[in-house]
Amino acid sequence: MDFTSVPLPLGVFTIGKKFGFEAGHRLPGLPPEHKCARQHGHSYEVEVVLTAPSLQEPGFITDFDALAPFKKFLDSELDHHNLHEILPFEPTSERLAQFLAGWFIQNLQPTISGRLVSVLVRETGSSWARFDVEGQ
Ligand SMILES: Nc1nc2c(c(=O)[nH]1)N=C([C@H](O)[C@H](O)COP(=O)(O)OP(=O)(O)OP(=O)(O)O)CN2
Ligand SMILES: [Zn+2]
Repeated sequence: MDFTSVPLPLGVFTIGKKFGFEAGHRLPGLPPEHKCARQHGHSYEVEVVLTAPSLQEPGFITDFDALAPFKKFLDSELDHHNLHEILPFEPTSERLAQFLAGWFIQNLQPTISGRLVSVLVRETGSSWARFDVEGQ
């Protein structure tokens, strides 16, 4: 079969990459009887999603490897920390996703092609929060 005859549709490209870190937290803003007001820990999963209307050679939005500084940031600053002790906000998944999007936009976005669309933070197998970036 001649695959050169397959039409390439118009559209946008999207990639995602997952990262992980282990951390403890509590949510002191919750009533004391709430289980999450107590100190506990999560194996956090973080997924960043990037989009672009066109590709860079050899056909990437951006090389997954170019996202390594984000992993380095998670490993050096958040991994095996108590999040409520180091972050200037109540460390819910929602606020963490917004914060990580902000760090990515400030520190990594200028050095890569593609635009950050969202950051998803998973605390447990059944719960997650996503921050969708607007206005870039
Ligand atoms: N909207 C949010 N709700 C809750 C958050 C959060 O970040 N955003 N965080 C917590 C706790 O930190 C913790 O993650 C508990 O989550 P939960 O899904 O309740 O965890 P469990 O494993 O205990 O859930 P079960 O499915 O009931 O076993 C709480 N809420
Ligand atoms: Zn928790």
